[in-house]
Amino acid sequence: MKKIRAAIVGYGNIGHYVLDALETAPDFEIAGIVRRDASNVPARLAGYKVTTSLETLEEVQVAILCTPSRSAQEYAEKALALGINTVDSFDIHTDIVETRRALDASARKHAAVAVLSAGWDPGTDSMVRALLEVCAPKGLTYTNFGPGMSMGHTVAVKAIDGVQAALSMTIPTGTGIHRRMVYIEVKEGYDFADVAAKIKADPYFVHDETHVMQVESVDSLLDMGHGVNLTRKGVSGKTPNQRFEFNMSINNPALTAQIMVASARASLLQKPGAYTMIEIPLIDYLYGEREALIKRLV
Ligand SMILES: NC(=O)C1=CN([C@@H]2O[C@H](COP(=O)(O)OP(=O)(O)OC[C@H]3O[C@@H](n4cnc5c(N)ncnc54)[C@H](OP(=O)(O)O)[C@@H]3O)[C@@H](O)[C@H]2O)C=CC1
Ligand SMILES: N[C@@H](CCCC(=O)C(=O)O)C(=O)O
Repeated sequence: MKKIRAAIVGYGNIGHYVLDALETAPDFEIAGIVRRDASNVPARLAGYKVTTSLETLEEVQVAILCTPSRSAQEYAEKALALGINTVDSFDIHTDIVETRRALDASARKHAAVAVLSAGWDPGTDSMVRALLEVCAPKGLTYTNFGPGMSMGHTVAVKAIDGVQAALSMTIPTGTGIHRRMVYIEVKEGYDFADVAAKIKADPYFVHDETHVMQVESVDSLLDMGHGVNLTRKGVSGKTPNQRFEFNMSINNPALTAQIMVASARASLLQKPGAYTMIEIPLIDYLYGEREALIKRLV
């Protein structure tokens, strides 16, 4: 079997777990890891090519973008221009349609495939929300996260001037509403109140109740567990009060990484263009022979 050659772009939390997931997948091999600085290679990456540019890696078919959501499009455009498929977990929900449109144009131009927003939310939760609308087209879905660590919110805080280290916890308050509890270490010479005001004004936080706390050590608080309770109550045909519930309690980066690897596999089976997870046949994410999967799962 010819294996799929994948590159990991960005070696942070998600990048670490993508490495685990690729090493475990029977149908992948790792072409290399792309980092902003390739001079200091950690022991875990010994044996892999670590570089600062995708161009220097051989025969990459898909780049798994483990960079901050805010730079996902930029990294995707660069890879697509090389004819390399991309997978990202872009989680700025309000910008997904626009980003998909832009990546679709780039992907078609370079005969490549971009799978965007391929994490657990957006991502597999989006697939569950879609599935529940298949079951009950009329009704209400509530997505309640956590309590747990939001990687996207934490990354957004880390990028704010004056923040040394950060943790953003998502606290569900019911009916899809969340409180943000943000713990930060402040860099020397910065005023906590100024930094806290910048965090609260960031689009990731501006619509939610947000509390920012200064702490001695973010590391002593870190736990990458998260989860979701997703409910729908709706109507099938003319019959009301159909109730559905989906729950999970997970390690956030490990799950996100596994979903990205499955999406990388699926990207190889799509026509050029950009896709969110709900647009791709479910069977394309799975490793295995088609009829064997149908026999086991249908
Ligand atoms: N859709 C979903 O369900 C989920 C989405 N996510 C998304 O994944 C993203 C990454 O999360 P996480 O792995 O925790 O983030 P990290 O900060 O741990 O890692 C990001 C890595 O990207 C690289 N990088 C490239 N450009 C930049 C830049 N401008 N600033 C900082 N780092 C950069 C760095 O790697 P290097 O030093 O090697 O260059 C860095 O370590 C989040 O922004 C989040 O939105 C996360 C979880 C779930
Ligand atoms: N995109 C999230 C995963 C979904 C949970 C979430 O959106 C949140 O905690 O706000 C993340 O980056 O961790």
